Amino acid sequence: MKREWLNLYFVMGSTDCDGRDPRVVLQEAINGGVSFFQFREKGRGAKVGMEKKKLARELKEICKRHDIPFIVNDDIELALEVEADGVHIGQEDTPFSMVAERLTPEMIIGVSCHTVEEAAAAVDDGADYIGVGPMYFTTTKKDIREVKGPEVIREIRHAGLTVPIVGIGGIDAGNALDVLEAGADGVAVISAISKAVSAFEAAEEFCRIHNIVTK
Ligand SMILES: Cc1ncc(COP(=O)(O)OP(=O)(O)O)c(N)n1
Ligand SMILES: Cc1ncsc1CCOP(=O)(O)O
Ligand SMILES: [Mg+2]
Repeated sequence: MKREWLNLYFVMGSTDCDGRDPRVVLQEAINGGVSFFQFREKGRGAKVGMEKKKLARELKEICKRHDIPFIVNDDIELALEVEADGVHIGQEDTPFSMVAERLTPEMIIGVSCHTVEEAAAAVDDGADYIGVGPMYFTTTKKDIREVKGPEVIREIRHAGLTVPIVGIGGIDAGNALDVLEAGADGVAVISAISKAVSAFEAAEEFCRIHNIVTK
């Protein structure tokens, strides 16, 4: 996978959009510069079954029109059915080896990590990228682990791991630079884009911040 795909990773499902149409929110966010997308349909009121599949297909179509990889959170069967570009799994989800067995070799597998040990194990397994967090406190995910801040990304880099990394959890325009300066390739964001007055402007602002570290 291309490391720069992780520059601005938008993670979202219908319950994250404050009642707005997730297709419109995604389109606006892509117009603002999102480079990678994860469909994470979770929480109270989340769509299931055919409705979930329909939304997945619609969001995937939007991503495809803009050459943005479409990743499915947790749901391996859905990823296969809608021909997603990959899946994202956490430490409590289906084990990496089982996921890899089900997917085609070109599909991307991202893994959530909270420590250097988990990051090293994910690299050994063959993860294409890792999501490290929660960087900061967030109310978006209820079952979060301990908040460790960007320091854990610095530790993962100091351990010599060059795997593509995104920081996730409570990231906004005010703290994204700290995450990038700790060694992340990009930031993964839900509410700071999905609940923004303008998803377009929010995404643009994250891109401006990313440009500070790459220039
Ligand atoms: C990019 C990215 N990083 C971490 C996560 C969290 O995954 P997980 O721990 O499995 O929690 P859920 O998102 O499934 O609730 C993620 N989704 N994306
Ligand atoms: C999915 C996930 N994994 C760790 S924190 C988190 C939620 C991120 O949401 P937000 O960007 O709104 O804090
Ligand atoms: Mg998960």
